[in-house]
Formats: sequence, C-alpha cells, structure tokens
Amino acid sequence: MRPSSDRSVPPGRGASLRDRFLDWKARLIADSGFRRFAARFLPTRFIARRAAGELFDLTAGFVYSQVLAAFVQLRLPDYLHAAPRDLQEVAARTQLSPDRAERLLNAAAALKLARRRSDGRWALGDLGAALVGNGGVTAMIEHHRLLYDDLRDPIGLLTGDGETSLSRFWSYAARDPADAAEATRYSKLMEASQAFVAEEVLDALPLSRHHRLMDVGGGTGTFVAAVATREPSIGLMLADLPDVVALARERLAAQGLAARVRLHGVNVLCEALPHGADIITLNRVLHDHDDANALAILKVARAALPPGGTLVVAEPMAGTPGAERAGHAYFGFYLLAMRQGRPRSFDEIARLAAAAGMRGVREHPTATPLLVRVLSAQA
Ligand SMILES: CC(C)=CCC/C(C)=C/CC/C(C)=C/C=C/C(C)=C/C=C/C=C(C)/C=C/C=C(C)/C=C/C=C(C)/C=C/CC(C)(C)O
Ligand SMILES: C[S@@+](CC[C@H](N)C(=O)[O-])C[C@H]1O[C@@H](n2cnc3c(N)ncnc32)[C@H](O)[C@@H]1O
Repeated sequence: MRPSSDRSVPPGRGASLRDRFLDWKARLIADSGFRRFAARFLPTRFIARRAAGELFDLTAGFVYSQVLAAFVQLRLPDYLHAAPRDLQEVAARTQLSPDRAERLLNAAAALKLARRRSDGRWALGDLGAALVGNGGVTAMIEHHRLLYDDLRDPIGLLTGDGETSLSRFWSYAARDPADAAEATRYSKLMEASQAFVAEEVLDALPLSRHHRLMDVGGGTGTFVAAVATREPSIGLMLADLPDVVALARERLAAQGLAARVRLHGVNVLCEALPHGADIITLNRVLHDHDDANALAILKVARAALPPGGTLVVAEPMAGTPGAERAGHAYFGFYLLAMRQGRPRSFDEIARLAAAAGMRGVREHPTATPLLVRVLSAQA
C-alpha cells in the first residue's frame, strides 16, 4: 500500500515528464465532453473505439469466462474437434434445446472458441482448437468455479481475511490426507496445471551438467517425472510435506519411477532439507508464501546446496511484459482468494534470492512467460 504521506504531495511536483503527460491524458479522458468529441472526431475515433472495446471487455469479461466454462463443461472442444457438427447434433449431444445450443455456439463463435462453417455446420475456432488435448487449461477453467464464487464480493475479499472457497479447497485438501477424495482433487489439479509448466521450464533450463536435482514443494511428482524422461542419468529427489509425499510415492511407483526418485517428507518452514542435490528447483512454491516465509524457504534451499550449486525459481511473475494482466490482476487476486501468498516480479524474487545469500541471478527465457518464468542463482 502507498504510504498515506504520498497523498500530500501536490500533483506534478517531482513527477517525470512521462508522468505529467500521462496525468494530463487521464484528466482529458476523464472529461465526458472530451470523450464524446473524441468518439466523433475522425483522427481520434479509432483510439476512442479501441478504448471503449477494452473497457467493454473488462466490464463483460466474467460473461466471456462463463461462456468458456459452459463450452468446456459440455465437452464441446473434443466433440467439435472430432468432426464438424450441425446444430441438431450439438443440441442432442449437450441436451440443450436447439435454440439454446445455437445461443451458446453463437457466443462461442464470437469468442473464437467455435466457428460456423460455410455449409452451416459448427467447428472449432482458433481458441477452441487450442483447448484440445490441453487438460491442464481445461482443469483450470473448471476449477475457476470456486474462484468465481469468491469474487462475487471483491471488496469483501479485499477487506476480509475469512475463509474462502479457494482457501478451503487448497488448505483442507492439503492438510487432511484422511479425506482421500479431497487430496486427490487437490493433487489432480496441481498435476494438470504442472503438466504445461514442466515442459516450459525444462525447455528453458540446461540440466546436462547437473548430477542430482531436488524438486522442493514438488507435489505429486509431475516435474521430477518430466525430468526423468528428459535426463535419463540425473539423480532425482523430491521434498514436500509428508502427506503430499505419500501421494507422490503412489503416483511415482505407478509410473515405474519408485527407484529413481528419493522422497523426503519435510516442512521447509521449520526443517532443514537433505543434502546431496547440486540443483534445487522451486516450481510454483514461492508465490504461495509471504515475504518472510519465501525468504526462509530460499535460505533453507541454499543451506542444502553445495557451494556453487544452483537454485531455480519457476513461477508466473508479476509485471511480465505483455502479460501484466496475468501477474498482478489474475494471480494477485487468485492468491488473495487463496488467502496466502502474492505474485512477485523477477526483480523482487532476485532481491529475495540475494537476501538468502545467492549470487549470479539470471533469467532463462521460456516460450510462454505468461505461464512461467525461470530464474536461477548460485549458492
Ligand atoms: C496454422 C497457423 C500457423 C496459424 C493459425 C492461427 C494461430 C496463430 C493459431 C494459434 C495456435 C497456437 C500455437 C495456440 C497456442 C495456444 C496456447 C499455448 C494456449 C495456452 C493457454 C494457456 C492458458 C489459458 C493457461 C491458463 C493457466 C492458468 C489459468 C493457470 C492457473 C494456475 C494457477 C491458479 C496455479 C495455482 C497454484 C497455486 C495454488 C497458486 O500455488
Ligand atoms: C502450488 S504447489 C506446487 C506443486 C508443484 N511444484 C507444481 O508446480 O505443480 C505448492 C507445493 O508446495 C508444497 N508446500 C507448501 N508448503 C510447504 C512446506 N512448508 N514444506 C514443504 N512443502 C510445502 C505444497 O504441498 C505443494 O505441493
């Protein structure tokens, strides 16, 4: 939060030329007379239309998301991928009246999820096609039902600290291994969303010179399994809370990796990590924690590394150029609803790593920085 003393600074004083220009522009746009003028005046009409479109999309974004949710819940991506379908077929398949099925398909077409062909049948649009075989994204779209509940009262979310649908989902599932169904739901979602992250991280990160990798907060082992496939000779360790390690044990055994991965039930907030790895990865772990705990985790990781060993932090980061909305807006509010953690910029994570005694921080560019960026540093 900005210190309240900031508000006493007169506007313009100490501001850069760019700030002054942007302040002036905001004052202009805030004037409804100017907006009316700009929408009619030919040279500014295009800019005004674009701004109106952007503001409309912000206003209506939750409707678009619900069209997407219906499209996915009704399994239309796979159905339309298999073959183009006429309206009667879609209606029969979804058990909607033809009128309602057409309403959905028209909405989906407007969002590039579906496409009406020249023969009148329905096929996938570009964005619908990108969902095919993308179980991770599909799982996130369905999971968003919970986040949607929590966002019904955004001010309540911002002012309160109470339990939310998301905080119940994550903490209850993680802490109550007795409830196998919840624990499975938890790990399934983590696995599904890790699947698309692991490949991005491994494409970005050179592992060939390392002997043993320990994935800390490694969940049920999706990442170590992906490493095992790519690097047949690297040794593997996974550390996570004991309850989660129990799930990892089952899952890795089912994949024939029981002998390949050493498992360690450790609470990194109050216990040391085992030694033996020359590279430690923290995939989507730090953003779940406040600064004090994030720093503690980095210190514990550093203490487990030999001098010169590598620490890797891989997660979506705030302020990523071209993906600003994903950082502070999406993950900022997702983690707010989870009641734990916050998204950080690359520089903030770099500063935490330096405070934990790491040096030589660098970035390994990924294919889709919106989903995950990769930072490494040396112990
Ligand atoms: C034929 C040609 C050449 C062109 C045709 C036109 C064209 C350009 C088509 C594009 C084709 C293409 C390559 C499409 C690719 C699309 C991709 C890669 C889409 C990927 C989308 C990914 C999405 C939407 C991911 C969403 C992920 C989310 C929402 C993840 C959330 C994760 C959370 C909340 C994690 C929580 C963990 C916790 C609890 C915070 O710790
Ligand atoms: C968001 S999940 C990420 C899992 C996996 N790395 C991935 O990307 O799918 C965070 C993981 O950190 C683990 N974790 C959270 N707090 C922990 C702690 N104090 N000690 C050890 N692991 C912890 C959780 O159990 C969970 O598996």
